[in-house]
Amino acid sequence: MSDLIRLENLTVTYERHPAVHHVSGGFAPGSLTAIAGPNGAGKSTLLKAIIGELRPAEGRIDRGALMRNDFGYLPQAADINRRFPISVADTVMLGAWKNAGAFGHFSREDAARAREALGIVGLCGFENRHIGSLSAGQFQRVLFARLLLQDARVILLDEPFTAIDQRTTRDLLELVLRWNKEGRTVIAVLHDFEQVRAHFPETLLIARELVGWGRTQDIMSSANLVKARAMAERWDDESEACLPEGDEHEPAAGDHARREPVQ
Ligand SMILES: Nc1ncnc2c1ncn2[C@@H]1O[C@H](COP(=O)(O)OP(=O)(O)OP(=O)(O)O)[C@@H](O)[C@H]1O
Repeated sequence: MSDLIRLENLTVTYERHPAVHHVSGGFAPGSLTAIAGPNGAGKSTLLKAIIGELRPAEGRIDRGALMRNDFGYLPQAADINRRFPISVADTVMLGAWKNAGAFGHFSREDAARAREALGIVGLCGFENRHIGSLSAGQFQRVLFARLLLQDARVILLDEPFTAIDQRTTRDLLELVLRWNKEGRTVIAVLHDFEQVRAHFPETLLIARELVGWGRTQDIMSSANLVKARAMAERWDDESEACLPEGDEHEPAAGDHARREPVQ
């Protein structure tokens, strides 16, 4: 079966410094893949490139017929501003934005689906709470409810269980597995290797360059993990990407990686 998303010699840079370097491979339709690697290995950068938030400095990402609406993305908690004055219900409803009318109105069906999604993540009765008043675990449940409403074909999760208690992790992991059983393609950045080995059939192990990508039992070997750590220790943060001639990007002041929207 051909890949749903293909990375071809993908390099993503921040001001010419490569965070992801020469990565090639593919995500099969309906696959469940963990992205693992040391801190600073380029895992979040890779997800941002896949959803089109960052543009490749070299190589390409082939998303086939997938459109921006087909991707559901949960950023790292640290990237989300919870001081924005918005209720739990409205946050979940944002998952249905593609159904909203011209003036941003949502249908009754979407409102009902939002309530149902909050029930599924165990947050009935939280509709009117301000998101800033929630615990980290409760807020993560809200974001999962939003993903439920979004009903995306491809779901990208960046450290979805970091700083979350065991019970919440178990509940949300069940949802992830359910999404995959429904045929969705799920890609999750994870730091818990036990969890990766227990639940994720495929792993992409990265240390800016690819260490391995394939069946978890093959990729998460001690030899590969040692190799990833050694590659991380050898990093020179000042080294520049080896971009082909004429393809170099002169960043404007304040510009980090190149950004582009997916179609
Ligand atoms: N906006 C940015 N501007 C400049 N450099 C950045 C930016 N975001 C990330 N980087 C750098 O790119 C490299 C990869 O970062 P990234 O966040 O993708 O790693 P990660 O594997 O997700 O790390 P972690 O496990 O610590 O979350 C790091 O050296 C990081 O400092």
